[in-house]
Amino acid sequence: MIYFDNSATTAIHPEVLRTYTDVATKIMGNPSSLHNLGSTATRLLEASRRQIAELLHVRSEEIFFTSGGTEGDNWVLKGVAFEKEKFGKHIIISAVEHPAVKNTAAWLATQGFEVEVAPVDEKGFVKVPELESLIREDTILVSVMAVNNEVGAIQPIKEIAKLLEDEPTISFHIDAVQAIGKIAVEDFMLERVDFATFSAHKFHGPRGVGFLYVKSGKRLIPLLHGGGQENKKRSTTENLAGIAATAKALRLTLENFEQKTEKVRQMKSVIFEELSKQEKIVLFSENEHFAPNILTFGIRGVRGEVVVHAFEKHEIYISTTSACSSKKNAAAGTLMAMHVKPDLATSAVRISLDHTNNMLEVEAFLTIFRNIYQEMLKVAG
Ligand SMILES: Cc1ncc(COP(=O)(O)O)c(C=O)c1O
Repeated sequence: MIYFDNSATTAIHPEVLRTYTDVATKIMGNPSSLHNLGSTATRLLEASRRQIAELLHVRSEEIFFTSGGTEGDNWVLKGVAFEKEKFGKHIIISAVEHPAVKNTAAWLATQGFEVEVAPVDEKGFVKVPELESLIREDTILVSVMAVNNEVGAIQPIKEIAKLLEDEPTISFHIDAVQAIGKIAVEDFMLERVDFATFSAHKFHGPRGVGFLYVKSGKRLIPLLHGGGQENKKRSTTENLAGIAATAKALRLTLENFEQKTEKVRQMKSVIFEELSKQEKIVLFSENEHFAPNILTFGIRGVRGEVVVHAFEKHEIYISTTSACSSKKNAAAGTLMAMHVKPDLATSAVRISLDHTNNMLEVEAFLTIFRNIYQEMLKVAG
């Protein structure tokens, strides 16, 4: 099997799994309990939080555990909206956000908030001057992802942060789900960022666990009310095994970060080179300014799912741009926002690599690709 769908989810790292099972079986206390089993659980919970905070160069109190990227995005959008509605009801998101942001914003629009969408250029990068022109007196939140999940465009977070330096009342949220472990932490965890969303299963951690960075002093109405866990911001008994495993996964991911990303970059550029020689191939990702792991392309005249299934027959797993859109048979939202023509957009498939892949897999992929491409040319005419 060759697994090139690492932006959809990654395999849990064996050491991470070991941490998970160790904690789940040996640390039985609830962190809220008064007895010493509770204190042991609390110590592990706080050690995990501290480790994540250190790796991100932020403070422990700024990390809140969640159930993943979707919850983190929902929490920021709804939490900021209802926290700040007395000051304004205007929210700006980019045109290429994940449904966790896009659909939450759409729901907020049904609750009396006004959502405006900052467009992207033909490569998928947010147009900063256009975003700037949307800013108003009553804007309370700007939400832009750091790395796009469908084509891998690295968004101009630094420029947006700079722009927002003059707008201290606007909260700035980044969805960093596809950024962590792919681009340097310093490139997106900027001083001006108020909230950042993370999800463990994208970096070899367990599914259903994530964390949110909330800058000190920034207020967020809770989504979950109850027993007051997570500093009264997110009630429910903590998923301690998942949290400890997430901290381990993050440490392992950021270990030898440069070597790993270089390896991934080289694999991507070998595939890129080969694909760019083919007449009927359209490339939606590039090497510069794009995540090193994501390469999205299409074979003109051939629907993406046909290509995905053709590879699947050889036990090679890729996807139609995002796990969310693939089953709906819909063209990728990002490509539509880039004004790619619908028939071309529906041809798109995404390869998403990982440092656990290797050049032998790349070569095997390319051998199969050449055969599939020749077959598809006959279909496409
Ligand atoms: C950019 C982005 N944001 C949010 C999510 C949702 O994360 P989760 O699956 O942890 O809910 C994803 C997952 O695909 C994503 O790619």
